[in-house]
Amino acid sequence: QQSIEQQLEQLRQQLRHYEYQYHVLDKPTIPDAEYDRLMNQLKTLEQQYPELISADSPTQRVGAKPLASFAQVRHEIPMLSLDNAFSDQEFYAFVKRIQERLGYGNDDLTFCCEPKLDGLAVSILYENGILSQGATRGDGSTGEDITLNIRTIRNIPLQLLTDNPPARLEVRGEVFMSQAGFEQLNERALARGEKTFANPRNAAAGSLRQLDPKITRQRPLVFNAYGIGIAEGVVLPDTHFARLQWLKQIGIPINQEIELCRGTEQVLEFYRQMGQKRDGLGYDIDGTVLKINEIALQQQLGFVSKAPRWAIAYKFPAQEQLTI
Ligand SMILES: Cc1ccc2cc(C(N)=O)cc(O)c2n1
Repeated sequence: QQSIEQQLEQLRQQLRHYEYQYHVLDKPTIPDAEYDRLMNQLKTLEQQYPELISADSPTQRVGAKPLASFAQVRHEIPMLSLDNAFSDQEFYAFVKRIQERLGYGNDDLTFCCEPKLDGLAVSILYENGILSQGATRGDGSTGEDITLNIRTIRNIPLQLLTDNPPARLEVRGEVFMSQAGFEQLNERALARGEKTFANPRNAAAGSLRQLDPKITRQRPLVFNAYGIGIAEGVVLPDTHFARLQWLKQIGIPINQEIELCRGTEQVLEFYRQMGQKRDGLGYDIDGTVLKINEIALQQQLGFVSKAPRWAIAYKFPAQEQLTI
């Protein structure tokens, strides 16, 4: 006969596994009804033994009561913005500057290429594998503590899926809203006579800045990681692409369109393909983010003023916004 603690821990591990399959691998292994049954079983057991509730239990996604205001968070490593390119010529010039700086002649450079999600940048800190803080980017040096709201986003794990978690790991990424989720939210708001949002990005920003996590919890927010800030007690892979794959393995969702491209022409092919895919993705993107893949080269290139020399956002032409 299992002890209560063992029953609780088993239910929690099972739910974390199913959440990972559903939200990170996009391959649900059980029907939603079975997931809900297990979650209700855990909630019931925790209500019988409240002293055994742990903050990282899958039931603990919604904070108790609304905050009066947000505390400030100082980013130990600044969260930077990206330089932009608006044409192939500007991208070629970006590559040329890098080749000259690295003394690479015309050798091919490998880029990690991804869609540029049109949402809100956030920083999520895990201490010994447990989610301990969530913050907005703010001005890059100081952001707002939105931990309670971050915890309500279903595809952000409250605990990393690894037996030996880093002492401290800061995951950076974008919180966004799908177009379908945005439409449903506005319909619901209209029906309730509440204010509607102009676009998914504003809806995501407004939802994250809610002082009441119970409201944030009802919003269809999604997180995709795009980088790592603080990393202590772990040796990270030596390329950006491998680091993103590592994040995925420990339970952090990354975007499914990310690709490695070797050489400028492959990168521009990725840019054009993303331009073709744009309307069918189901979420807004405003371009692509193209990063030198080798971390050693990123470190050699460094940053200029607020933006990395090793990355560029190649944007799409502004889309004519349908006036509804
Ligand atoms: C360094 C950096 C800064 C902002 C970013 C923003 C996005 C994005 N909006 O998808 C993706 C990235 O890889 C980023 N990377």
